[in-house]
Amino acid sequence: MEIKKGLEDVYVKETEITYIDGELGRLYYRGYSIYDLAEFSNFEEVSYLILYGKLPNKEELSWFQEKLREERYLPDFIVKFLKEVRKDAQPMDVLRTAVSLLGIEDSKNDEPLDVKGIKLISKFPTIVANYARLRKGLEVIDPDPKLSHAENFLYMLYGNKPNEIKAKTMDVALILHIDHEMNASTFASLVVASTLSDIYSSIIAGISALKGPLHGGANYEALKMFKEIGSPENVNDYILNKLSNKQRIMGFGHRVYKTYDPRARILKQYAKLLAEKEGGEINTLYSIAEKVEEIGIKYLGSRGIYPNVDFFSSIVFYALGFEPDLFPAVFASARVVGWVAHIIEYIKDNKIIRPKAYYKGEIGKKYIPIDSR
Ligand SMILES: CC(=O)SCCNC(=O)CCNC(=O)[C@H](O)C(C)(C)COP(=O)(O)OP(=O)(O)OC[C@H]1O[C@@H](n2cnc3c(N)ncnc32)[C@H](O)[C@@H]1OP(=O)(O)O
Ligand SMILES: O=C([O-])CC(=O)C(=O)O
Repeated sequence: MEIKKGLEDVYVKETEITYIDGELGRLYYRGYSIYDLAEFSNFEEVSYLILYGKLPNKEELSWFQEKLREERYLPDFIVKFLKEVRKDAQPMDVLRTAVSLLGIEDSKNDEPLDVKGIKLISKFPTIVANYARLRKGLEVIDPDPKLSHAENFLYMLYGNKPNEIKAKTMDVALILHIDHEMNASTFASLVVASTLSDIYSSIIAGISALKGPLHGGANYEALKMFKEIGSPENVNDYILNKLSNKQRIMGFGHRVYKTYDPRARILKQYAKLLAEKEGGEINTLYSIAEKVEEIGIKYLGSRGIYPNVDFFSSIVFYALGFEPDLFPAVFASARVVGWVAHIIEYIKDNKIIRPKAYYKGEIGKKYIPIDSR
């Protein structure tokens, strides 16, 4: 009996959403190279592309932008929850619970999945930014309908419109996190969707899986590691020590990429740009990250272990003003697009996901009453 541990290399569905070439380090959304989308497009357009399968024309894009803008607001009971929940909660737990509350409120609503999806895509940043402020005792900032999705996310976080570089960096970072084929969180959301449960429950499964440090939680771990290292001179000893103790370098390694993750290449450029502009701590952390990249590739590259998306996104998110424990929730705010698109694609030709477990225990044991055991 061959068991594919971790379902490695097992195909669970056909898709027209995302293609990854893990040997050459290439990534395509609906056939378009991630490099072109990051350079020329924007979050709204790429989200439309992922959800509806084609680049929007002007009318379609303005309809989509308008829908997203309208849905940015949170119902009062969610804001109340964000105010009352403990201030030291993990942001991913807060996001998961807020989505659950939204699901209860929406449970009688039979709108199509894409419409419900748009609501979620739009509300995720508001939940994250509101909690980020409320836990510090600050007032929430209402969304600004004049701003793009990426600009508005940063605006709700710190109260002023981000400059052009930060706005573009945020936009690119969101695009790069939108989808990644059959990753653990997307699969988790499909398992739930395949039972014909509701979209909120499916998305909560995605959030729950993304939270883990082997998946979307690795960006937070990577930044903690850079801080712990403290200075580029300490990198070599730190990495050698980790590897000799069989510990992992967070932000390195990937199930599909056996070479450099293309998203890490793009994010590195933005991390460098922000480090140069911001200086200080960001610059130090960037120098440490560059050194970890060099030493990590020296020891792990021959085994196909390279920086992944979470490596430089950690510096980018930090430079954009997010506290480290918020990073996975920022990631989720983009990945929700992919979850929704995969759910819609899967449900069209649904089959409940129910693999098997190979039984290794004994059978036919004689039941012994408790007094005789
Ligand atoms: C958005 C994302 O989810 S991207 C991934 C984010 N996760 C991380 O950055 C966490 C660190 N990386 C990892 O743990 C892994 O590379 C994963 C989880 C991403 C992929 O895991 P898998 O494909 O199952 O590979 P697996 O865990 O079997 O590792 C294969 C070998 O490479 C080693 N390895 C993998 N990643 C690393 C790493 N980051 N540092 C050191 N060694 C590593 C493993 O120890 C293992 O060695 P062994 O064969 O001697 O036991
Ligand atoms: O694809 C994966 O296994 C992990 C993931 O979500 C990503 O890299 O964005």
